[in-house]
Amino acid sequence: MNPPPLPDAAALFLDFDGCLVEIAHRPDAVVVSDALRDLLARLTDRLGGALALISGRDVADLRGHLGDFPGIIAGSHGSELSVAPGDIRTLHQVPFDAAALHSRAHELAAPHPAILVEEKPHGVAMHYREDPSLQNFVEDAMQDLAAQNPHLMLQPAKMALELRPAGVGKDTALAQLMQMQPFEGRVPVFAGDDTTDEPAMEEVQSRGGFAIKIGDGPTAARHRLSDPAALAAWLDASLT
Ligand SMILES: O=P(O)(O)OC[C@H]1O[C@H](O[C@H]2O[C@H](CO)[C@@H](O)[C@H](O)[C@H]2O)[C@H](O)[C@@H](O)[C@@H]1O
Repeated sequence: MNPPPLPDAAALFLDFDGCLVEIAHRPDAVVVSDALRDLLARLTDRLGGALALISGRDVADLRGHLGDFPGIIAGSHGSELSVAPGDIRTLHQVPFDAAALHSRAHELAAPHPAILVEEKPHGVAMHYREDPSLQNFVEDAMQDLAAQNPHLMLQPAKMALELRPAGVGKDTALAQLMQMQPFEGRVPVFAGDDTTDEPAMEEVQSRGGFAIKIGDGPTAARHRLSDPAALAAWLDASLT
């Protein structure tokens, strides 16, 4: 079902990969158009600042792709929050040795150069998009890594598997934002495309708002749009 118009009093939460931008062959190859930057700026203005990106990417990575985006970002699947460029605070309580985690991930992936190990400050991802036949290998390797890191949880992603802190998520980041100005008291609306987005979809619907699934696949969301272009068109229409 297509979503209703964006309420004037919305608190808008948007996922990034596969939602605002098309999936690319590798994480650093995504394209952020000037039109998207402009759309985010106009939405931020219309909503009195009540727009946040909630991404599986870490904040520094995402800000690097977004140029001068001044708004709020919850990154690393709810593990970190940035209310302005240059400010990043950690939201999880998990003891973390990122260097050791990354090093072990590289060791495990070494037999297959087609696997891309993405080092993240609050986790690690193994991508097998370049060779989908490596899915089982990556799943086994990440299970091994998970067994060695009991405070972390496995997070499925598109052609990738991640390890990230347990106890936080996009839902907890969203709930925290809803206690802050200018989000508090507004109608929460969330759009996302992947399994990491599902808890946030349930969170907004339990708060009287609505969620939009981008693309195919099972979802708790009651609304769906086909792809990032359809989402951009719906958002743009809400500004007219
Ligand atoms: O929550 P998101 O903002 O959607 O981020 C989820 C993960 O997205 C990225 O990986 C995915 O997108 C890549 C670029 O399109 C693609 O190459 C990859 O196959 C996808 O899994 C990102 O690399 C991860 O860190 C994010 O957690």
